[in-house]
Amino acid sequence: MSEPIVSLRNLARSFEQGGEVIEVLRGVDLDVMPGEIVALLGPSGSGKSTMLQAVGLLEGGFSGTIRMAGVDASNVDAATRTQLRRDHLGFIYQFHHLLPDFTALENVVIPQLLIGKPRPEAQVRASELLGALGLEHRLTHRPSQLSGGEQQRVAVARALANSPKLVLADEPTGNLDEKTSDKVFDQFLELVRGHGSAALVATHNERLAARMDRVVRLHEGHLE
Ligand SMILES: Nc1ncnc2c1ncn2[C@@H]1O[C@H](COP(=O)(O)OP(=O)(O)OP(=O)(O)O)[C@@H](O)[C@H]1O
Repeated sequence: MSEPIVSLRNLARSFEQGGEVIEVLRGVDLDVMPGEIVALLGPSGSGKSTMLQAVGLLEGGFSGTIRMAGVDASNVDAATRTQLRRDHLGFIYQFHHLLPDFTALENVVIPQLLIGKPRPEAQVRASELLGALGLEHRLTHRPSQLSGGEQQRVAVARALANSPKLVLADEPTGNLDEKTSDKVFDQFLELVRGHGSAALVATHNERLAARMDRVVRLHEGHLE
């Protein structure tokens, strides 16, 4: 049996606000296996985004352990965290976070240049990904010239550009209407499965969750 792409043990996080301590995560255990697509369900405020931030190695302040592709990522320096993120992770947020002054194509090219891929190769890859998402006619558009669904598709292409082992998605279609959300989500699942990437997808949406390989639920700081 292969090892998990990410493994969480006793992950905990609390925040202090106005003298009060809120324990958001109280000892979360989770293994995500290579290629597995896991839905992270939970009501608003249950800690889904907090958990994704931990797995994304974006924030400190957590206790417990996070192993990524066999490496203990819990207490590493910022440079190692950045390296682990670049080597293994792709991110998709509810709002696309695309670079506003760059075209759709460039938004997918840039993350590849950051890991040292030659530009011509990066451009071919970006065109292929955007083409697979039905955006071949939108390559030179800037984000403000795209619809919400198109913007999220560019964000999907960007997240997959470096063929991450794990895609972290926080309500990836949460700002779209139901029909567009279903369509973009289908394309997202197809591409992630086609790449053999694993994914951890935070959502409120039971219908979308049912389309994934496994559903875990955050409840009172624990996973059910
Ligand atoms: N930086 C912070 N400082 C204080 N409290 C925080 C901070 N970040 C998150 N919280 C609190 O932690 C709890 C969990 O927030 P989180 O955003 O992880 O929930 P969520 O499940 O992703 O919610 P939603 O579905 O609404 O996005 C909330 O009560 C929130 O107010």
